Amino acid sequence: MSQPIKVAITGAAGQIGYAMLFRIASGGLFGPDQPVTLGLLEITPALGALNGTLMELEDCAFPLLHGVTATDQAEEAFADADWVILVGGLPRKEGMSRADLIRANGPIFTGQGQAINAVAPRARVLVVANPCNTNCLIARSHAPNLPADRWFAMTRLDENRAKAQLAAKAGVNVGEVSRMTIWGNHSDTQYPDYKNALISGRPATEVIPDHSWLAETFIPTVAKRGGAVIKARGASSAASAANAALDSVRSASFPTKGEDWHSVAVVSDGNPYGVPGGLMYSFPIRSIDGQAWSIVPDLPLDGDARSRIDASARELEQEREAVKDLLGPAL
Ligand SMILES: NC(=O)C1=CN([C@@H]2O[C@H](COP(=O)(O)OP(=O)(O)OC[C@H]3O[C@@H](n4cnc5c(N)ncnc54)[C@H](O)[C@@H]3O)[C@@H](O)[C@H]2O)C=CC1
Ligand SMILES: O=C([O-])CC(=O)C(=O)O
Repeated sequence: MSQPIKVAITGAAGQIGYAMLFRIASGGLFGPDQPVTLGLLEITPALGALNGTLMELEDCAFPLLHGVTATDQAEEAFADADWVILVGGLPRKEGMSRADLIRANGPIFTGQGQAINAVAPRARVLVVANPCNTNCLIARSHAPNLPADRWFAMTRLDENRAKAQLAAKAGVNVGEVSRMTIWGNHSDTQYPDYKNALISGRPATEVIPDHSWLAETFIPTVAKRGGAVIKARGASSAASAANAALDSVRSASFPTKGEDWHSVAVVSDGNPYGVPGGLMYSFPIRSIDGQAWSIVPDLPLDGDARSRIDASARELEQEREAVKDLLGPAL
C-alpha cells in the first residue's frame, strides 16, 4: 500500500466539511487503494462540534483513514499536507452577493496563506470559501514558497451545474456533456461557454437548436444557481459543493483523459486569452501528469464571449482592489 496522502480541510465542522470528510476517508477521492490522513482546522468555538464529527469518523471504521488531526491551529492542521482545501468562512445569505463576503472572509486567508507557506512546502491548495477567486489570491500572496501553479479556486460546481442543465435540455445523460468551460469569476459574471461544449461528441449548439434558450436562460440559470439553492433550502449548497471540491482535486491529481478538459480558477499569466496577469481566473484546464496542468489554447471566442470574459476579469480586478490592504508580498 502506498504512503498516505494528507488532506487538510478548514471549516471542517461546517456543512461542506461534513459532506466532504466521509467521502475522502472512505476512498471516494483517491480510490480504494490509497490511504489518507486528515488535518482538520476549525475556529475554537467549533472544536466541540468538530469533535462530534471525529467520533463519527471513528465509528465508520474506515480502513483507508490512517490518522486525523483536529485543531484550531493552522500550522498544525496544514503540516506537510499534500492538499489544503480552504472551506472555512462565512457563507452568504439570501439577497447577498458573494463579493459581499469579501471583507468578512478575506482576512482569514492572510494567516492561512502564511501557515501554508511555513509548513506545507509540497501542498496544492483549493479555495472554496467565497469569494473564492479573491480569497485564493489573498492566500497565495502570503505564500512565496509555493509556486503559482499550485493554487486553485473552485468553479467546478458551476461546470457541473452547466453540464446538468445542458443534459436536461438535450434529453441525454449528463455524462454525454464534455468540454464545458466556466470562464472567470465564481460569481454572476461567470461565462458558462456552451459554444465550445460538446454533447455526445457534437457541438452543443447543434444538439440544442434553441439558441435563445442557451443565451438567455442557460447562462443566467447556471450563474445564479447558488442563489436559487439558498432561496430554496435556506442555506447554501453543501453536498454539491463538497462533490465539486472532490472533482476538482481528482481532476488535478490525475491526467485528463481523452480530449476533454475541466474548469478551475488558476493564476493568469496573460496567456493565451489576454486575461490580466495575476488574477485567479477560471479557464479550460487539462492536467498533464497529475501535477502540471495547462490552459487549453485556441478556443474560438466570438464578440459576445469576449465581452463576457473581459467583464468577469474587470470584476476580479475590482475585488482585488477592494482587498489590496490584505495582499502580501508574493504576487
Ligand atoms: N466555490 C464554491 O462553489 C462554493 C463556495 N461556498 C462557500 O464555502 C464556504 C463554507 O460554506 P459552508 O460550509 O456552507 O459554511 P458553514 O458556515 O456551514 O461552515 C463554515 C465553517 O467554517 C468555519 N470557519 C470560519 N472561520 C474559520 C477560520 N478562520 N478557520 C477555520 N474555519 C473557520 C466555521 O466555524 C464553520 O464551521 C462559504 O464561504 C460558502 O460561501 C459554498 C458553496 C459553493
Ligand atoms: O451561492 C453561494 O453563496 C454558494 C456558492 O458559491 C454556490 O452555491 O455556488
